[in-house]
Amino acid sequence: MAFKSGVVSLVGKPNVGKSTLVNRFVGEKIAIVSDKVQTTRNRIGGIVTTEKGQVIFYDTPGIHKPLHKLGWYLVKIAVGALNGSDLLLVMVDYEDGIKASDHLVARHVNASKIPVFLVVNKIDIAPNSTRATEFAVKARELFENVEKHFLISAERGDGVTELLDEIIERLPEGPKLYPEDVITDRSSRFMAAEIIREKVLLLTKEEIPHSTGVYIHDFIEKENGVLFIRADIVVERQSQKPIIIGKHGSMIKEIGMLARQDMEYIFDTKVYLELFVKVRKKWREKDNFIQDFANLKEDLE
Ligand SMILES: Nc1nc2c(ncn2[C@@H]2O[C@H](COP(=O)(O)OP(=O)(O)OP(=O)(O)O)[C@@H](O)[C@H]2O)c(=O)[nH]1
Repeated sequence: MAFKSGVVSLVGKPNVGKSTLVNRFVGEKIAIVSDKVQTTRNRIGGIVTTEKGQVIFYDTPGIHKPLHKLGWYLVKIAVGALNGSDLLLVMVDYEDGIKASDHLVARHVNASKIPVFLVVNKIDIAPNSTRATEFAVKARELFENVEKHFLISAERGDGVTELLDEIIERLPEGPKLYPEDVITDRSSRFMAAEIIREKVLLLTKEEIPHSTGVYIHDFIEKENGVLFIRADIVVERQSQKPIIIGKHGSMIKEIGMLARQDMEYIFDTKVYLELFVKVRKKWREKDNFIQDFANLKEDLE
């Protein structure tokens, strides 16, 4: 059978499980996952290659009503990502139900006219498959171009292999666009920044909001193979700085340690990580800061 290839965008409201699903598909941790909304700021190309085909996944930031300027950029990227996709995986959340935010997603998806696979995620919460199917039928009414629906649990992996098979089947015939061992087209620098930001969100819980940005100053591969990374964690308020530093530096040490462990695993080399905390008032309102600190540069070009 002919080899298939194409671009598939994941769309859905914040927190529906898009990053978790891309990570499942790719089998390695590339998109960051947290239980806070709007974790994913960039389009992340996760690339899956099988014998039958190659899929380039775009994990878009959740579509939502923008509350501030950064929010506006996020929606712009999410909507922009739809164009140029061969297929959309539109995700809805069994646990959260159908909300106004799903209607907003539907508006963008329906306007795009791109074929849709509807994915009902978090069915591990459903009491039985009948209830999950009923939910899928209700959700289908929102979207115009649904070809099929799937019931999955991205977290447990239920239904994910079948979904991947059907996605590849649905793609047009085409060549391998990337070598097999490439799992993401994102720069390592970007991944380093996202890993650090993930640890900040993970360890500081609700105290540090999404206003946190990470800026990578140095990303240098030394002759002995050690990767030297120097980065700033950027917060908006002076009061947030001591939270990130922690008592006697305990918090930033922990952030650095966990981030370093993930980086060493992903980059497969020893990492030396230096972290600093900077306060930049209202950086989210200033375009140049947004591009630097939210690592959005490539998406806005
Ligand atoms: N019970 C359950 N929880 C899940 C499942 N998939 C994802 N989650 C949880 O849902 C939350 C959000 O997951 P993410 O993958 O970060 O969601 P996202 O859609 O990428 O979120 P944004 O980047 O904010 O748009 C996390 O706490 C996940 O652990 C699932 O199949 N079942």
